Amino acid sequence: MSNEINETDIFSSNSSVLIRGTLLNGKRQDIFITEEGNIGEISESISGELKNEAEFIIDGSKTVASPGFVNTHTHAAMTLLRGYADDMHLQEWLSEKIWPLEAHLCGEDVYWGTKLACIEMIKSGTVAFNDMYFFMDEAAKAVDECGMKAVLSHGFIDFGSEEKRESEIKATEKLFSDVKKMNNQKIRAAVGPHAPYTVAPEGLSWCSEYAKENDSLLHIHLSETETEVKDCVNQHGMKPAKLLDKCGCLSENTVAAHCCWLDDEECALLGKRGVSVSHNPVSNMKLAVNRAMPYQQLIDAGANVTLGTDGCSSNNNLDILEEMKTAAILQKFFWNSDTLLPAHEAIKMTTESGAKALGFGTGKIETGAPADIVLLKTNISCMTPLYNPESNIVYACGSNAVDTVLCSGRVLMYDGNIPGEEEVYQKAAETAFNLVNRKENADN
Ligand SMILES: C[C@H]1O[C@@H](n2cnc3c(N)ncnc32)[C@H](O)[C@@H]1O
Ligand SMILES: [Zn+2]
Repeated sequence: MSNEINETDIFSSNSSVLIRGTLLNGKRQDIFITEEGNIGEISESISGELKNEAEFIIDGSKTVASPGFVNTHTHAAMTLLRGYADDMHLQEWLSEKIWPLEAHLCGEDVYWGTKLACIEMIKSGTVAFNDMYFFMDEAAKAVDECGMKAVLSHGFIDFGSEEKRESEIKATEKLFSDVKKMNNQKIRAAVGPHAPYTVAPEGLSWCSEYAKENDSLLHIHLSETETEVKDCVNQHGMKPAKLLDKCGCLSENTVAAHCCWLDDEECALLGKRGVSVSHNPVSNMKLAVNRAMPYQQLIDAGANVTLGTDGCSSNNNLDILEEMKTAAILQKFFWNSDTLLPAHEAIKMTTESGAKALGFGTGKIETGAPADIVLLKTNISCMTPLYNPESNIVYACGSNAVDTVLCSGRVLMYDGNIPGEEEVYQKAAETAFNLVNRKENADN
């Protein structure tokens, strides 16, 4: 049997793959991946039967292997809004530009926007993400086709209206039933109350109950700005984390994005409840939220700290490598500590901690684990010299260093190529153009 690479076939699912001679934890290793998509064996030289069994052999001799990266906070289809509204104050940006345009979104927009997002995420080595947006059945279809792992939630916003709450409940229930019907182990539904300032306590309580009943994640924005914290104290007599706790929204199944303005007591509460926090440094800096997530306090309190890009309207890309570097340097800069968030911890946030937050395995390359693997080129300037691959990945490399990406054994990108990219760029550009036109026609 020939196991030379044929570029069309390598992207088909359910093939066994042998990666030869990649640098893994400081050693040259072969990695055998089973048809089921799990890591069957890791050793210095795989030969004999397993070698013959492999349908494809990938030459890893000019690569370093990392566990696949996990992006724990996105609004994937917002790729279509990239560059639509920049350089604005957060509340005005949302209420005057983003929400009015989102009011005209349709399912097709979300499908092509999510396809574009998946390509962009795969290009920087992302295998799994946590998404909150609208028309999520279409997002699920896009993710299914791209072969990534995702947790999908409908952005639940009731603004205190009972009628709106009822329709958000229906949308959430529909997403759970749509995802169940897909029967794709890599895609899960979650509950997505947008934030304590857009969802009334009744809505928050419904969300926490529904998440518990369905054993799902609860994905929410928390304490992104100082204004939001002050408003919450004025309206509810307590800070946002306390309010969420009162509504049952803080648990090991919670992923809370941003968390910039948490005080020490709130960090302790999140730690005690075992919450996962998604740090979104690029978005926070662009929207000038004026405080960096208290990384060390959250770690010390026992919270699971992870990394996310947020949407393409506040980032404006989904490059997780760029996000790792920004996290590591923002923490040092803001908290005035040159030892804070070292490269090794930035990688851990983006692999092990991210995988734990979303319930997608251990985020490690080990026998028996799903084969979520990124191969990064070593014959490239940003990997030269290679004293410490983690340092190069976090501080030096851009996504042009990413060569090959596997998600549960399925090859999503090989040698820098993802099948069907060109069509997605064209369709996404068309769809974005039509969306803005629809809004302008309706406004006039
Ligand atoms: C799911 C909802 O979240 C909104 N959204 C996108 N980025 C942010 C942010 N940084 N803060 C709050 N909401 C945001 C989307 O525009 C959508 O309306
Ligand atoms: Zn967000």
